[in-house]
Amino acid sequence: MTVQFAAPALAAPQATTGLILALPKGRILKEVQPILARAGLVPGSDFDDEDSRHLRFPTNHPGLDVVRVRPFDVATFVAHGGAQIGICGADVLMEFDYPEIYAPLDLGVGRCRVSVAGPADDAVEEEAGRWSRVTVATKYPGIARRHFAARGVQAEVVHLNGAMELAPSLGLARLIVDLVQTGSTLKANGLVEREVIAPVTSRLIINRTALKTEPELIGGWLARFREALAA
Ligand SMILES: Nc1ncnc2c1ncn2[C@@H]1O[C@H](COP(=O)(O)OP(=O)(O)OP(=O)(O)O)[C@@H](O)[C@H]1O
Ligand SMILES: O=P(O)(O)OC[C@H]1O[C@H](OP(=O)(O)OP(=O)(O)O)[C@H](O)[C@@H]1O
Repeated sequence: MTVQFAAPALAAPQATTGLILALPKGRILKEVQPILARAGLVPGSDFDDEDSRHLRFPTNHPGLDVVRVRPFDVATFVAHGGAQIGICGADVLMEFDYPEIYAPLDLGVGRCRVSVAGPADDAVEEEAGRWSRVTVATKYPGIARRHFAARGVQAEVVHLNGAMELAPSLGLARLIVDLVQTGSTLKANGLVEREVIAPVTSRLIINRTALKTEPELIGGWLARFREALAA
């Protein structure tokens, strides 16, 4: 099958050794696919088939394969050098804070925020300023601990991987730290946003060592992504 795409002005970087781009499966991938296409990158094979058991896919560039991994794992694959380039949310970067990762490009997709939320009960908010300890349910233990520590509050973290919004009503924790976009999930579960910790968008990330050893190749891809965003 011949794949058509608008070729950016920049020449395709030529790989001497293969590069791996780690992409997050799920919601970001859908938003990122038009950017990949504008960068002239077309994953082949059965990449679009969510039922496929393949994890690594060739692309229209022989020197670049993509791997499809869980959003939280993109940063870990790139930090460990298993993938040289990746795309993940700023929330994931904040959580792990890997020194090996360079995040030069904001892709402007996956826009939301990481926030503290709690029961829609004013009394709780009034008390909050006086707490020295708090229980927090979250999939972001690092962000939560650092956020509360900076306010002199010790956070006792209950680590969940989803449905954090259930935690206050079921007695697991008083507060949650989670992503908020429209606020409808909080509202549907009787919670209110109390404090925005940080805004979130998805970033192009690069392994710093790989950038030193393959500056032209990886720099070429960075330029293609920059052009794709400007297009
Ligand atoms: N409601 C949202 N609005 C916008 N962006 C979001 C939203 N929720 C998550 N994101 C962004 O998308 C990324 C992936 O979230 P997603 O919910 O697809 O995966 P996940 O639930 O972390 O993955 P897994 O299936 O491995 O548990 C997040 O790290 C964040 O950057
Ligand atoms: O403010 P909102 O627009 O309601 O979005 C926020 C919700 O989006 C994310 O969950 P997601 O839908 O990705 O489900 P998950 O819990 O499986 O990660 C996040 O964990 C919130 O629950």
